Amino acid sequence: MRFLTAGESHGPGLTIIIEGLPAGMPLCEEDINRSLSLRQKGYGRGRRMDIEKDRIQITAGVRHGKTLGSPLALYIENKDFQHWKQIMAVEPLQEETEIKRKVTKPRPGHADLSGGIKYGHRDLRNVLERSSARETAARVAAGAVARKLLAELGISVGSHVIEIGGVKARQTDFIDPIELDERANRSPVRCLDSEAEKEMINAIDQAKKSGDSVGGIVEVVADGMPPGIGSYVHYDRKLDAKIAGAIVSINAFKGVEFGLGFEAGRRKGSEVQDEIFWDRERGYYRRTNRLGGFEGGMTTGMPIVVRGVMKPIPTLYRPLKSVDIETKEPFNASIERSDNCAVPSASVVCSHVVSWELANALVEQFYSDRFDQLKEQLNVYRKEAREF
Ligand SMILES: Cc1cc2nc3c(=O)[nH]c(=O)nc-3n(C[C@H](O)[C@H](O)[C@H](O)COP(=O)(O)O)c2cc1C
Ligand SMILES: C=C(O[C@@H]1CC(C(=O)O)=C[C@@H](OP(=O)(O)O)[C@H]1O)C(=O)O
Repeated sequence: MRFLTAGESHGPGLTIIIEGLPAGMPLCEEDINRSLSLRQKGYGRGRRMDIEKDRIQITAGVRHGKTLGSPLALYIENKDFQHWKQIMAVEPLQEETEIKRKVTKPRPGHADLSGGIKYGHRDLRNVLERSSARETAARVAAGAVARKLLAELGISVGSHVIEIGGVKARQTDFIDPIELDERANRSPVRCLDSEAEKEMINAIDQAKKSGDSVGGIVEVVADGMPPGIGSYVHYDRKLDAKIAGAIVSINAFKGVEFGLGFEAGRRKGSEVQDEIFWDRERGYYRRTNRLGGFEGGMTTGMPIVVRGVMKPIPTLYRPLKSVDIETKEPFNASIERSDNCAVPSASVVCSHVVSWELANALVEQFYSDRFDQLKEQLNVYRKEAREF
């Protein structure tokens, strides 16, 4: 499968086209809308989220609640476009209006300066409109479709926030990803530890008060993937690598770890590998999951545990130094509105990009023109893996 997204942050809307979905998979707009609305929530979001009410329109690829096997086309309207119609107009503007509205002050931590240099945009709005994390709404829509496919195959994916602004949540023992997600959804910061939740909220408030921002760490957990999904034979077919790439492709994400992650580098080998056991009921299994569900670029059949780190939001009320690209004069970059912390929201994005990679790996590995046949093959494969 593959998907493309298009759309500027303050343009009319976001378009998503997904190709390669099996035919006959149940899908309706509500399956996607729930994910879209979860992504908009979270303590620390700015005023833009009061304007947007993300809803999906499926405009192709589904009929009577089932996928057709044809490309799936999705659309999300940007409500804020109403306020940007002239600035975002497709038709040329009068020259004097154009000059007045040019963005020439690159914001540190954004794509503004490098993107301007790359494409030759002297008006940096041409960069920031597309580099905005508004695009993550489109990625969540594609991920929600993947999540539906996984759910139909008995695979669940959930996420929660484990750190914000240096405040760490107490470690939770493994719980079912659906329950994990439900519990996270009840918290304003998507954190399962109620003590840490209060401190995280406080950290966000304190940062906001001083014109600053905070980042954090999110964890995604997936359960139900059979072993041997992905590949060890080519670097670009390794599923853990694809997941790592998907997480770092989310705006402001700077690192990824699986299982023990960076801690593995501090331990002895015997304290890192997951020993192999077998019994008649379960087949092969592990008593530990330090490697987070991956060996050799393939799933082990254990839950997948992946964490991503998000840097603090770069646009600050406390101005940062930058240089105007027209005058070359220094200035202090200041703002009108911004999120102050988007870690809870980004945890929803993370679970959806991981869902996409898992679903894609299954669709690539098994015959997948027809959803009923994909399901059947997976059941046969699961049985074979148990009896191997
Ligand atoms: C859900 C989400 C919301 C975000 N909101 C903002 C925001 O309001 N203001 C801002 O400056 N950056 C925001 N960011 C981060 C920027 O989009 C990101 O830092 C920027 O595009 C540069 O990309 P990079 O940090 O990956 O290098 C957000 C990121 C995510 C995932
Ligand atoms: C629109 C979304 O996030 C936006 C991401 C973003 C950025 O610079 O990345 C900046 C803000 O947009 P604006 O400049 O319009 O206030 C966020 O609101 C969204 O998540 O849907």
